[in-house]
Amino acid sequence: MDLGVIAVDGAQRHTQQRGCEAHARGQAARDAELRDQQIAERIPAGERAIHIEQGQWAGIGHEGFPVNESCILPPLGTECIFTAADGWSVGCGVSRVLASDHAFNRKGANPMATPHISAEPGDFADTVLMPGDPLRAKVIADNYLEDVREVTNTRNMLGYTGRYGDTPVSVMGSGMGIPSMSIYAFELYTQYEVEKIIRVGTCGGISPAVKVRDIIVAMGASTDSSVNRTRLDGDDFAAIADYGLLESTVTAARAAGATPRVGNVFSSELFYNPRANFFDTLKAHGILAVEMEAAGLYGVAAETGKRAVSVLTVSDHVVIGASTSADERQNSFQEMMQVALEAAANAH
Ligand SMILES: O=P(O)(O)O[C@H]1O[C@H](CO)[C@@H](O)[C@H]1O
Ligand SMILES: O=c1cc[nH]c(=O)[nH]1
Repeated sequence: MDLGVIAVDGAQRHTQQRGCEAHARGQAARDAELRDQQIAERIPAGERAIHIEQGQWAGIGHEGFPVNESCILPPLGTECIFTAADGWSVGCGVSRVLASDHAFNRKGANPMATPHISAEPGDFADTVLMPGDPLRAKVIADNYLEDVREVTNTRNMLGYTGRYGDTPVSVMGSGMGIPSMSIYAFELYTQYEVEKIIRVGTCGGISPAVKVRDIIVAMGASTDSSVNRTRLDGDDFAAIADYGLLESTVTAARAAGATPRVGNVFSSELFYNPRANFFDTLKAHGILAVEMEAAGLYGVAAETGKRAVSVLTVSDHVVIGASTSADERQNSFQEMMQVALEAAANAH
């Protein structure tokens, strides 16, 4: 679609807010002036940039409009070039983001989408809960969130955004294993301004102190995967949870009457691991449980400067051989979800 450009001076910059409030003074104003200058240099003649603060509506020709099919709310700090909107709603036409040169054109292809996520900018909340199974993501969205909408479905890796109480929360499947989790976590952190990921998964108990249905909070995650060594040029990397998220999760679990086990898990590359004495070795090193994603998630969080924690329910005990019934799995899953959502709402 050919979008005609509204001709305005490229050196002009407007701070737009509902009701058009004045711009901040002092240092903030000087910073803004400098940024204006830098932006102005990048704006083609005849176009205009508008700085949009978080929570503001963007619009042209009228004061503001709600997010709908043909317009979007760009994320915090986005610098946009507004263009006339041939065939769009009156006054609506966010077409380009200077900061990243991504397009914001809902009517055409979505150039902001990543290879694996088809969501628009701003579609994900600050916090994303990630179960391995995308259908579990749908169950969580349907049962625990309000005002839910699907935001991505590429490869059927479903993602949703809604509200838990007053807190915007997203939920999206990670797939199984570190490679899959790493792709989605990286794209969420780097392309969708996601700050916190809470993995909500199942694990197999290893430690004798762990029972089926227990909640485990993975303070650290050992692994046989090479991804974190790759990041550190061959050196060992202690894959750890974000402390604030860990604390919020443990607090939420205790408030729910659970006794969370906090410690080291093992993120295995192989679900069917042929190594002799594999589980015994893990047990001898105090590993609480085995799963397949946490070490990858923590590595991506470290690499991107973001935050992550993994909260897991013990679906079976691989050493003792105990397993849960479908009902028990359902109950412990519900308890874990409550814990993860409360942690998302109260994270500091
Ligand atoms: O229940 P989820 O989150 O998928 O987690 C566990 O279950 C899968 C294996 O069955 C792996 O992804 C493992 O980490
Ligand atoms: O035994 C188990 C159970 C859940 N997830 C795993 O990776 N292993």
